[in-house]
Formats: sequence, C-alpha cells, structure tokens
Amino acid sequence: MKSEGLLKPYFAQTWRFYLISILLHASASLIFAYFPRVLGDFTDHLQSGKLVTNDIARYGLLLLVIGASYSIIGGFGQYLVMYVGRLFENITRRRLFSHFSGLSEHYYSKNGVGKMLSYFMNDVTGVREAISMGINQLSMATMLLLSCVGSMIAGGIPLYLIAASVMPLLLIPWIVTRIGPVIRQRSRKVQESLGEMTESAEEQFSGIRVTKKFAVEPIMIRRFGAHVDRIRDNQLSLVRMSSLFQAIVPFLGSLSLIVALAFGGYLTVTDRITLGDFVALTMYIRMLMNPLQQIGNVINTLQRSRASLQRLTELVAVQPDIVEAEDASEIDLGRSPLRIRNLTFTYPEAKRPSLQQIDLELAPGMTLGIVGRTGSGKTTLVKLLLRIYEPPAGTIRFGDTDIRELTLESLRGQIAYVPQDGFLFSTTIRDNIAFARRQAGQNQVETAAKQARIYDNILDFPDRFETKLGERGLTLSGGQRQRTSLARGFIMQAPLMIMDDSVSAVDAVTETEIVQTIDRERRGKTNIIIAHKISAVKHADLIIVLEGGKIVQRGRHEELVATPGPYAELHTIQEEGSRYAHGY
Ligand SMILES: Nc1ncnc2c1ncn2[C@@H]1O[C@H](COP(=O)(O)OP(=O)(O)OP(=O)(O)O)[C@@H](O)[C@H]1O
Repeated sequence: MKSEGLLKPYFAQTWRFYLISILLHASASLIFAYFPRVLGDFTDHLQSGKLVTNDIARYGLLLLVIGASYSIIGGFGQYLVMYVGRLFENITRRRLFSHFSGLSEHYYSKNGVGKMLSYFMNDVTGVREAISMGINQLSMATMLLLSCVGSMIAGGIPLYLIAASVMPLLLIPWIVTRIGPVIRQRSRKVQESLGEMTESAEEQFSGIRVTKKFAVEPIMIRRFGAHVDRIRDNQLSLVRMSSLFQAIVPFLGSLSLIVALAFGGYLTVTDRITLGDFVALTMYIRMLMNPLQQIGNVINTLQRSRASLQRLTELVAVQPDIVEAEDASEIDLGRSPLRIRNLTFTYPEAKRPSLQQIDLELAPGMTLGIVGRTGSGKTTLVKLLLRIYEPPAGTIRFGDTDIRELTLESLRGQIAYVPQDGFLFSTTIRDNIAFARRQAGQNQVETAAKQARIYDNILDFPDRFETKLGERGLTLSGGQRQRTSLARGFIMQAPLMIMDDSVSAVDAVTETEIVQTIDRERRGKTNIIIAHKISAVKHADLIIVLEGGKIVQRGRHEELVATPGPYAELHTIQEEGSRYAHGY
C-alpha cells in the first residue's frame, strides 16, 4: 500500500523544517560528542600531575558550554519537528473530515461512526508521533552515534578497540528486524479493538434511552466489558513483546561496556592507550547505549504507526459512490417536470429490488402524496431523488436532464428534505432552523417556525430562538423535534419539498394546520408528502400507493377511496379509528 497519499504533500510543505532540525541535531551531537574527550584530556592532565586550579575551572567552563549549547541547539531542533508534527495532525484531521463529508450514506452504513472516530483520534496521533518524536529521536540518535564514533577515531582510540567494543551494540538492528513485525501486527490488533470499543460506546450512548426503557443495562455492560477485555488482552500481548525488546537493548549495551572494560583495561595497563583514552572510551560506550536504544524505540514507533498510516491512506483513497459528472449542469427544478421512467432499484449488496418499474410524472407546482406500508420503498424513492444512492441512468429526469447530469449542489440545494427524525445539532434552535440558509434573518426564521407550528413552543423556551438544544441544552419532544425540522425545510423555500413522514409525531389538529399551511404557502411549488396517515395526503393532486416497491394504485383521494384496494382499506381503518377516538 502506498503511503504517499498523506505524507508526500506534507513533507513537500515541511521539508525545510526537517532539514533545519536535522542540521541543528547534527551540530548539537557534534558538540556533545566532545564531552568524553574533554574528560579524557582532564584525566591525562590529572595523571601527569600538572593540573592547576585554573585548569579545573577551564575544564569546568568547557563542560558547561558543551552542556548548554547541546541543550539549546538540540532543544530548538526538537521544537521545530514537534511543531511540524502538530501541523500534520491539523492538516490531516481537516483533510479526513472533508473527505468523510464527501462519502456516501452507503459508506457510513457499512462503517460505523466509532471507526471513524478512532481514525481521527488514534491513527492520526500515531502517525504524528512517528513523524515528530520518532524523527526527532532518530536523527538525534544517528547524529550522536556518528559523532561519537568520529570523535573516538579522531581522538586516537585504536579502530580495533572501537570495533570490538561496539560489536554487541550492532546486534540491535538485527533484533529490531526480528521483533518489529510482530510488534506491528500486535499493535494493529490493539488499534482495531480500540476502534471496536469506540464504536460500541458510541452506539450504546446513542441508544441509552432505549436501553433504559427495556432495563437491559446489565447486558449492555457485559457486552461493553467484552470489548474492554479484548483491548486489555491485545495490549498486554503487545506490551510483552515491546518489553522483551526494551530489555534486550540495555543488555547488549552492558555487553559492550564489559568488552570496553576488559579489552580497553588490558590495553591501558600494557600502555598501548592512555588512561584518558580509556576513560573517554567507556564514556563513549555509555553515551552510545542511549541513542541505540532510542533507535530501537523509534523503529517500534515507526512499526506501530505504519499500520495507522496504512489505514489512513486506504481511507483517503476511498472514492465517494456518488460523483458529479464532469460536464454537470444546473437547472431550475421549479420549471422542470419530474419524470420517473421504468425505475427499478436494488441496494448494493441487497438480494431483491426495493423499487420496481416505477413510472411517474409530476408537473411543477403539483403535490404528490405517497402512502404505503413500512418497507414498501417510499424512503428509497426519496433517496434516489436526492441522489444519495445512484439511480440507473435515464430513470429519473427533471425536464430532459438526467439527475445524474446535474451538479449535486444544484440538485440538493433546490430540494428541501424533511425526514421523519430530522437530526438536530447541539446549537441554538435558530441555527437549527436556519441550517441550510445561514444568511436567513430573524424574520424568515420566525416565519418558518410559524409555518411549522413550532413558533408558540419556542416563545415558551427559556431563551426563545437562542435556546440551546441537545446534550447540554433543552430536550425537545418528538413532535417538537419534527416541527423544528419541518421549519428547517420551510425556510429553504425550495422549488421541491419532500416531507418523509414528517408530521407522524404531531397531533391531528396541528397536522391539519400544517397541511393547510403547505397548501397555502407552497402554492405553485412542488411538494412530495410521504405519510402513513391519509389525512396528511388527501389534498394532494396525485396520490400513489406503494407495495413491495411497486406502484399499485394511483389517483386523487376521491377516486382512490371509491376504488376497492389498499388505499380504500387504509382509509376505512383510519376513519373507523378516528370515529372510535371521537366516541361514535
Ligand atoms: N441501505 C439499505 N441497504 C439495503 N436495503 C435497504 C437499505 N435501506 C432500505 N432497504 C430496504 O429497502 C426496502 C424499502 O425500504 P424503505 O426505507 O424505502 O421503506 P419505507 O417505505 O420508507 O419504510 P418506512 O415507512 O418504514 O419508512 C426495505 O425492504 C428495506 O429493508
């Protein structure tokens, strides 16, 4: 899997920062590698017996300068890389979000929200750690390693002594390549189980009201517990491998030190190197252990983040199911009749079609009523009209233009869709109503609220139109939610308004008022009203009855009531129901 998708543009933008940082790291390491040399010289000076108080102060000052320069220069280099690492997080989260927004409903129904959240949180952070902390440590460690070896050679320590002492340390890369893949695979499992947990938590918190009503909390707690246990098991398995790795590295470091001590000590007593060289050598070996261990850690981090990067790259490569045609055009839906011809539609991965051979023509300004049992295909028809799913070519047209040839903005911007359970955001009721018309003035918001018969309720809310809804705000009743979402539809004054069972939760009187408002306020505009209640559609210019995805009846209310069939049956049942309710 290629990972350029995310990293290439990022590095193209930030390589200068990395270059400066690596140069700073290199300078800091060069300076720091001088440290053991100074101590070695000091030892030799001391041993010669010529050391005076002034020299001690000079050596002390030199070490202070080395330490301070290393900290300042290295620290600044580190800051730069950390800074661009955060930039990566920022750029990637924005990019992911805009990519997510373009993906289709089908994608979301296949992939849970929890997974998306996990991409945002864990994976982006995982990659950021690798390209900030990881690169920081790696460059620092490599530079220090090279500087130390360089300084040892320049300081006159024999090459064979350096080679013998450093040998055990060189086993580290070999061990890394053995253990690394296992760590990566285990880390992938941890990330996956984290994603599953987030998904389960998200679903369970969203459904908490249902859970409580059915008193099934213990089952939910048990189910969630199983997810958490899986994370623990996967994490422990990862920690076992990482710990083994972390333990081997210092062990090899100790081996190096032992060789340096034994071999270096022997060369010192046989006068082949000075005591100062010996002191410097042991210090260098000590200094090398840290960077080598860091290199190991970084390789671990890189292995872990490769899995994250792979997931993110796969994600940004997902193409939206619905794409605009290159020469997509815009038309005025208010002037173009809706023509549906021989529309048969099967959901991806479904066995049977949800709509079959639908033929329908709706002139601008007409009101269409759609009734039908649950699962008969009403919402599916709407999803195709909005192009949330792709209808077969040529089956749905506005005038002579196939909806697949329209820009998505032109199509969706001219349709006010009011679903049964319109989602309300945790913001003010005003913002919720003006959702698709951000620039709407207070007057327009109030008019829409009046049309949807929610105005009086809003006046009773604590801050009226500025009342906050949602988690930390007011909770609306089902009927109030529906009417708020209806107001959101009204405010668009769109050429086509689709109400998908959007008055099902309001009382009969309010429903009649809303239906009358639609008739009055939306005269000349096209309306599609989907309802289970005949009272909501009986004024329509045309009513269709769907059954098993087919239109089984069509006509005006009076005609349909007079014709034996599902509509007349539904009418009788509902009439009897209402008579019973009124005590006849
Ligand atoms: N995303 C989907 N993938 C596969 N099948 C689906 C999908 N959405 C709906 N269906 C199926 O398509 C059929 C029609 O569903 P649709 O939602 O259009 O019914 P409906 O008439 O709007 O029902 P209701 O009145 O309950 O809202 C059903 O059998 C349903 O199971």
